[in-house]
Amino acid sequence: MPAGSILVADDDTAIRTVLNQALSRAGYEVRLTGNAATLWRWVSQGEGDLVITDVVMPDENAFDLLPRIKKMRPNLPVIVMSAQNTFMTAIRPSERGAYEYLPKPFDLKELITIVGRALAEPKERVSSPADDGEFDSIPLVGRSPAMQEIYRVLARLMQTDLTVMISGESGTGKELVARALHDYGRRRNGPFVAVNMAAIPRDLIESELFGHERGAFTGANTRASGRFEQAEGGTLFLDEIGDMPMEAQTRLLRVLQQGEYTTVGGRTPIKTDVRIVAASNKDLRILIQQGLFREDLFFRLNVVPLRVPPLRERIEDLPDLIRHFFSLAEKDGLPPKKLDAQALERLKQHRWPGNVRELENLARRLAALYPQDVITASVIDGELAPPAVTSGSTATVGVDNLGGAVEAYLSSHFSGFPNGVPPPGLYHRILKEIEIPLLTAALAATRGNQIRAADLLGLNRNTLRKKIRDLDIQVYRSGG
Ligand SMILES: Nc1ncnc2c1ncn2[C@@H]1O[C@H](COP(=O)(O)OP(=O)(O)OP(=O)(O)O)[C@@H](O)[C@H]1O
Repeated sequence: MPAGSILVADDDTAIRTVLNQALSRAGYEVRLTGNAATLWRWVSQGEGDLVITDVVMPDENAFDLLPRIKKMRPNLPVIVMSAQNTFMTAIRPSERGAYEYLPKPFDLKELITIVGRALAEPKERVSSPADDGEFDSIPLVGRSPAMQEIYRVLARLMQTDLTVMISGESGTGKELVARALHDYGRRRNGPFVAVNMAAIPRDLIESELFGHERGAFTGANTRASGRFEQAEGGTLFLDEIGDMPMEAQTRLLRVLQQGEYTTVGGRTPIKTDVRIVAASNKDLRILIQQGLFREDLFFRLNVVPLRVPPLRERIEDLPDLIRHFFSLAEKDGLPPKKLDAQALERLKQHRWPGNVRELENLARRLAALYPQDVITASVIDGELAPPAVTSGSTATVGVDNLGGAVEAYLSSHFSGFPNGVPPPGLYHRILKEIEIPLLTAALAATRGNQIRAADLLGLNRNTLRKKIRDLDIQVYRSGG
């Protein structure tokens, strides 16, 4: 008795041969075809326990075929393979009821595992297709293996309400990933509400999130709704969650444990149905060690961890990304732009501390400020030149060298403690000592342009604005 019968459709003979061998060896009965019409005939005749199909076939693509298959046989698991590896090829199969999406080339062992799992699962759990909506927006660009992995996780998460914790440096696209989770998930008809913890004064965060009652604050004479209420039935994106004060963390934990909260100043618990997606560019485990973040909250949030890697770790995405940003600029009425090969090479050599946001801003500047259609390496060199910054002394520190300067500073401060353990409170003191000159330097280098300074620092603009305010940093003004 074979373990099950599998229908394989791919117009590439080599792939059919490989799949045939691997699946037969694993004990399955296999039927092979190179076109959609034959696959459809088999499916409509009730054959096969599982389908493995490529997206592109000579007569019809699998995206068009999938809804028909799922309508006729909702419980037949369909695994979709594709070599295109874009966000859409990953998301669309799940949208249309595919069991799993596999980017080519894939690992045969993994395929066999997925097939086994699909056949073993109770049939009710096999996802059903969502409405037939076409999506024309392509939110996430990039085909690097790292991005493909993200697309696959997103595709799996689409039919769930699981809490997701997105980590990654500033500007890597965490918010965009959170939006994609919402827009392509089953809450897409509900609201998406984003709150950045770093952008709200700490003592107002609780009332911002949970709302407050009349008179809870002197002067405030209204009952204000909180972000939880606004996100009801949808998704609440909590950005820079590491900046959430302890009291607010306790309230959030209660929401995650009990599905209810109270407003500030209120007593009656309010039931809530909100999917939480959190993000952080800090390592929360370090904040836990420092007693700044609740460990129990971390575990509640970290149900599905998703790491968005920095741009320098997926630099192969850069050409797609810059093309995407140039075309967005074109839609805004700016003239079309291209990069010559050397210009592209220069961009690939850059470290991108501000990640995709920095690249996006550069693309906009190039589109807006340079008359020529083709951007050359010398233009890029001018744009990316590390600004020389004069510090208090006569020494000049390029922004690229700041890491070294900070390291030197740290080693001079951390040596000589008994057992190498620094006294309590040192961390904050050092942070302050470093932060003020660092932010001042970045602002001076960009002539007070906070957007560019935030890019240089790899910081969110709102975070920078808040830090400037909190640390009382003097903002450079030309001529002033
Ligand atoms: N893969 C991508 N494809 C297209 N655009 C992207 C991609 N990643 C990021 N972007 C764009 O880059 C900018 C920064 O992304 P986003 O705000 O999502 O980053 P973030 O990680 O949330 O940043 P922060 O931590 O500073 O809040 C946005 O304008 C976003 O649209």
